[in-house]
Amino acid sequence: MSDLLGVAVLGAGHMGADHVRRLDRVVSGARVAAVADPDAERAKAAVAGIDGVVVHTDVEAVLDAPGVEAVLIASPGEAHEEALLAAFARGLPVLCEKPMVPDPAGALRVVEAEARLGRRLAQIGFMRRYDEEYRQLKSLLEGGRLGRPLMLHCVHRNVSSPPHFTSDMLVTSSVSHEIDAARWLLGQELTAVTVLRPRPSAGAPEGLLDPQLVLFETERGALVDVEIFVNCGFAYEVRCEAVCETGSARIGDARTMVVTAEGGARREVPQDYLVRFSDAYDREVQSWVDAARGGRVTGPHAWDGYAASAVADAGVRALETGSRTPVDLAPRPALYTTP
Ligand SMILES: NC(=O)c1ccc[n+]([C@@H]2O[C@H](COP(=O)([O-])OP(=O)(O)OC[C@H]3O[C@@H](n4cnc5c(N)ncnc54)[C@H](O)[C@@H]3O)[C@@H](O)[C@H]2O)c1
Ligand SMILES: O[C@H]1[C@H](O)[C@@H](O)[C@H](O)[C@@H](O)[C@H]1O
Repeated sequence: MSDLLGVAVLGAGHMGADHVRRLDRVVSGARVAAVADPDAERAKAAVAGIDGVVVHTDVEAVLDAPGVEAVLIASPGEAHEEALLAAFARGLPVLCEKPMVPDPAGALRVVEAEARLGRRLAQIGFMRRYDEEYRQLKSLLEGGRLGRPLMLHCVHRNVSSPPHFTSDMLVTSSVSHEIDAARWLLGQELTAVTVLRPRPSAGAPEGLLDPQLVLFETERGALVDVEIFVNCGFAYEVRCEAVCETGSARIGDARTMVVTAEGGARREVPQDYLVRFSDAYDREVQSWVDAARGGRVTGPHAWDGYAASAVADAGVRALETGSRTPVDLAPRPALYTTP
């Protein structure tokens, strides 16, 4: 392996372009070797000013380009399965944005393909596991000082959703973060989902069921509620409060600048995930690069990606029917340890 890990980035939209910048300017030990996007102009724009990058519109051929040693997948979720299997076929380590594969059957095919290889190649982009506040909460809960966690109350608000966003995607794309965070924080699988839908906000696009209130049950009797509101119009807000037997702990109250002027004080609030989670993305990608250079794969694994998709799929059915919906999880291959 050369000194710098040569990374092919698939998809050069919001996330892909930001990861290209990160690999080029923030993370050590890696370089952008190639970028592929069916939209050639986007791919070219993402690598403007970076020398020696192969630009492709063929997302599979790019994996065979000279110098490609690892793959970062930032294409839309529906394209992830094909890209993951292509990377596995070449033995390339992968960092795949969430949702790993939105359809649980496709997600399971990815798990089974990796299990057949007998070694991990994929890290899934659940970046909250790399956020300092989430890590503090995880270590507090694991330490047991507050007793057994009983409930998580979560808030997830976006200023606006992209034009292609559907009512299902509030669960499959946005709440996939809370699904993973809850499994990880509590160390338990989520076993059933109920989704309530208030009258949609006047600020939501026509037909979009926004906001929604999602309630998860866990295997050892905890509850997790999530308010998801993707067109709130005022801020990017992500909060989580753990209520335990002898105390509670809350994260996400933006430790940002307070500006005092004109007789009032104003707290600056992030407007999007690229600001709120910038440190987490940096740590996530650095950790992936470090592991890949050492021939290892760490972080959220393909089973975590599959479990999130299976839970979200139950959530989509719960949204449709208005009923409590059990989660159907396939048996976990030995390659993957607990959440
Ligand atoms: N971790 C996070 O917080 C976070 C934030 C935003 C997006 N995401 C995820 O990142 C992924 C991309 O989201 P985005 O917001 O950048 O979307 P986007 O629409 O801005 O960009 C997607 C890009 O992929 C390209 N594309 C389409 N089909 C492709 C294919 N088969 N192969 C390669 N590229 C293809 C499109 O032309 C476009 O340029 C999604 O999985 C999304 O859920 C994660
Ligand atoms: O794809 C994005 C991304 O995952 C963000 O982190 C989340 O806040 C958005 O709701 C979602 O649409």
